[in-house]
Amino acid sequence: MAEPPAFLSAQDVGSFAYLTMKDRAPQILTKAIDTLHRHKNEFFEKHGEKGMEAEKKAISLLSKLRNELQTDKPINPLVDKCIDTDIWNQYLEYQQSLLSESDGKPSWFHSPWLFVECYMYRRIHEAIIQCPPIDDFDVFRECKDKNFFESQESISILCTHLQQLTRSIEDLDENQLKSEFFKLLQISLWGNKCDLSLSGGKSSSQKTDVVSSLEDLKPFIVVNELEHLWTLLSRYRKTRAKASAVRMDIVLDNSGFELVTDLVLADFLLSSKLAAEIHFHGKTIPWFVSDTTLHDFSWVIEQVKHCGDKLMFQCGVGWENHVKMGRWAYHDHVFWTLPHAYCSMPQVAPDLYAELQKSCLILFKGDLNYRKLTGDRKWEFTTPFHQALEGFHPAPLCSIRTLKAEVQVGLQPGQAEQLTASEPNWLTTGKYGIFQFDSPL
Ligand SMILES: O=P(O)(O)OC[C@H]1O[C@](O)(CO)[C@@H](O)[C@@H]1O
Ligand SMILES: [Mn+2]
Repeated sequence: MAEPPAFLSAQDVGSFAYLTMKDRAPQILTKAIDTLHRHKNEFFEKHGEKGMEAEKKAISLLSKLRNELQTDKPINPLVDKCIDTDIWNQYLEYQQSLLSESDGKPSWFHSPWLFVECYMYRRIHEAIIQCPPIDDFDVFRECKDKNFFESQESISILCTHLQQLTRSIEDLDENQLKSEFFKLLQISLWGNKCDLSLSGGKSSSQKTDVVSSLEDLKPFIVVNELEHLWTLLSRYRKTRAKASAVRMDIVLDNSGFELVTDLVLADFLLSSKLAAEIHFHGKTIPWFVSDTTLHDFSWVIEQVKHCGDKLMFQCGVGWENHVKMGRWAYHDHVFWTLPHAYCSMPQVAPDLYAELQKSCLILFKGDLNYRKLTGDRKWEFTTPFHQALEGFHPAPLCSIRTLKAEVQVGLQPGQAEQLTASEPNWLTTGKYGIFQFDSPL
């Protein structure tokens, strides 16, 4: 077998990876520092002088981190004592081992982009947890909450759509059910436009009615393998005995509007009896600005319930019930916030891999998941998705992602060239999307 291609890296001047590390990453750190600063009074009210000192220390650690990044310093081992600290430091040693002696140490602009970008978020976490009593402060919470409130109108439209659909679900024939399923999947896809790390933490909420825009957005789906999902699920549905045992997993991405689109889809999967249980996978620590943590997951459900809108209230109550009754289960695992590509999961997190093997279908939401599925490598655009997964085949899976990084596989010959000709930045603006399916052979 030929060696897989090189990793994307900020070493490639002018690449999206380079621009992210040069411009967006420092901006995100500056914003985190500013957020801490603005909460100074709150820390004082809650914790007195100790809160103020902690704020100062956190700011100085984050400023130091920003300086290391901007001056391309070597990547330092983590100094905290969390369950993943050793794994991170071993990974850093592994990166070191890939370099020859004359290369020196792995540094911000001379290491795989996936590694250094993940490392930055892990270092933000390290900075905060070193600063009790404010060690549980999520520097990104404010942005996530803001995204939810600014998208409230769209969320209300979505909830209304879901409630109407649920009421008529028993009357839908096979084709109608399929068409509704595809609609909700597309809503969940376009919900992925709203992440906050691409915009450097600036507002990126959903303000238009995505339900009625779906037809107009269809030409922007560059890989559409939704038919495979339907074939798989309708097969389960027909073999009745199995239907009650259909488990689906959603590896979540962003909180706020995107999370609501995922919950709406998950609700439909149950009410349509396409699935009997949904397992969500979120992050254990604040991650890539807008990613969902357990707190965000519960918060969003609670907010939907208390928005003052009757149909949203019904959705919120229904979702709370799914959780209570175990039809929805939220899991988090430290693996999702490690820098490893998913092909390493069987070795690094065998328990998680075994868990995913129980699934009938795993949906991977978002761009970062795609980068980890494909190892964030410079694959040819026509490389088969199955090959780029490099052995990661726990169960049938589908990536649902808008394109925000220079990695894409499984395209038709000539397709990438055509896209480049019509829109040079098609890989990174989030305007295009994919549904890319893979099944174990
Ligand atoms: O929320 P998503 O869809 O995973 O996107 C996060 C994205 O952030 C970026 O890293 C930019 O910082 C993208 O390239 C990327 O993968
Ligand atoms: Mn994200």
